[in-house]
Amino acid sequence: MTEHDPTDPPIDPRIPVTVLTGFLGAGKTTLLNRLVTHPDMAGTALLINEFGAVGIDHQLVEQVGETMVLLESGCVCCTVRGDLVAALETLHDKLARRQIPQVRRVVIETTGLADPIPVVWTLMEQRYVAARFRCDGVVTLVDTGLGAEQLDRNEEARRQVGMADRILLTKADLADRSAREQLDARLDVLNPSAPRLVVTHGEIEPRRILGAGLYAPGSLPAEVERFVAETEAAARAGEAPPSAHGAQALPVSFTCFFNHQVPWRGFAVAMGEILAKYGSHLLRVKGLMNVAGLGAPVVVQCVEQVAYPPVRLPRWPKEGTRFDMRGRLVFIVRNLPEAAIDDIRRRLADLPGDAVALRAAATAPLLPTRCWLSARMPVQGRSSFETDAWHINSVRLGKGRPAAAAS
Ligand SMILES: Nc1nc2c(ncn2[C@@H]2O[C@H](COP(=O)(O)OP(=O)(O)OP(=O)(O)O)[C@@H](O)[C@H]2O)c(=O)[nH]1
Repeated sequence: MTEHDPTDPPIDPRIPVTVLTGFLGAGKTTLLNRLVTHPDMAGTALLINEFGAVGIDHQLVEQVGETMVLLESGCVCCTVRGDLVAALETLHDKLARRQIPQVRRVVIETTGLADPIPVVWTLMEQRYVAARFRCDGVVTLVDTGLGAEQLDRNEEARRQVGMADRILLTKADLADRSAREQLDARLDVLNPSAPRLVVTHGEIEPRRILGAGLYAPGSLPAEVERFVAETEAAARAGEAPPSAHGAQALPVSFTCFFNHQVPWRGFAVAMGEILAKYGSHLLRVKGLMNVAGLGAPVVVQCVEQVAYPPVRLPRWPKEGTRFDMRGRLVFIVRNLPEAAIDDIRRRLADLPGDAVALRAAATAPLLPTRCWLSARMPVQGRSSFETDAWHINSVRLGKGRPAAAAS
């Protein structure tokens, strides 16, 4: 053990907070799922925030610890001064009362549409929070293949990149070299100084992104400096911080419920047609489906026109005291006319049977959901289920799990 030198600066007793951000579907939940199994994550509290009336993300993050505190909220950047502060107050209160074991670090996963500036501002300037927590870094995930276009089209994505201390380039396995070059050209302008790390399927050592004491105000790109100044001015005037959502059409979220089991191939083909027709307006689609012939739910995920391989959960999540086995699909869309939303609802309410669907698929070789039709649906780990938007999930407080569990 090294001796503490009395001339060293005093050790900061505040709990470090890492803000994990990235545009819709960039891979934040995937990364968190990998991180929480790592021994270095012991004593980390997770705050998860979702966009949309029906939360899905927190069902996909493995609940590894015993303690979970639920806090109501909407989108983090729009309600930040209320709910984020309340979330951190609750966490601190529970720690002070010893209702939960010691927390060494907090990780906040923002929604894919969150503007991180008000989040960082709250951590640094809100009196209660700043006295107990300190911002330890902003880690921004960017989809290597879709990133360049997302940055061109979405102010939220640009702010997320502009605030980053580390940029994690995800899904490099799906992107070609020209996509990476186009993305690098955008990142060179938006945030040339943040190191870029390639991460595939969330695989990265926690020490490369957490606890690094990264956050360095003053070194922000000029455009971001302006956003920060606006946020400060609004906060001083007692107004809600101006978020990136003000700069362009607000994304809209709607949910389709399925009261009965769905035929998988019929559903896959209908979704493929929806993605092909409306993909450029579909920022994100994700949900749980009750598929005919399966006793467990299937997680489906799409980002724009890309449909990811479906994943089978081992069992239905609990809602309150009962199991709600209704399928549900959350759409987050931008600039999609009402008529198109009606069309999507209609197609999903009237799914073709499997035989009809397979015939349709045979004449549509470019269907984005082709991978769904031949999916083996691997089983994912355990999941948790709650309906509120905010979660504090204390990860593996106490003893660490053996490293082998991470693989
Ligand atoms: N091929 C590939 N797929 C990935 C990778 N990382 C994530 N994915 C998939 O991308 C999809 C979206 O990933 P998520 O982790 O849910 O993304 P997110 O950022 O949490 O999404 P939102 O919460 O909607 O913002 C999922 O189907 C993941 O399995 C990767 O490195 N390679």
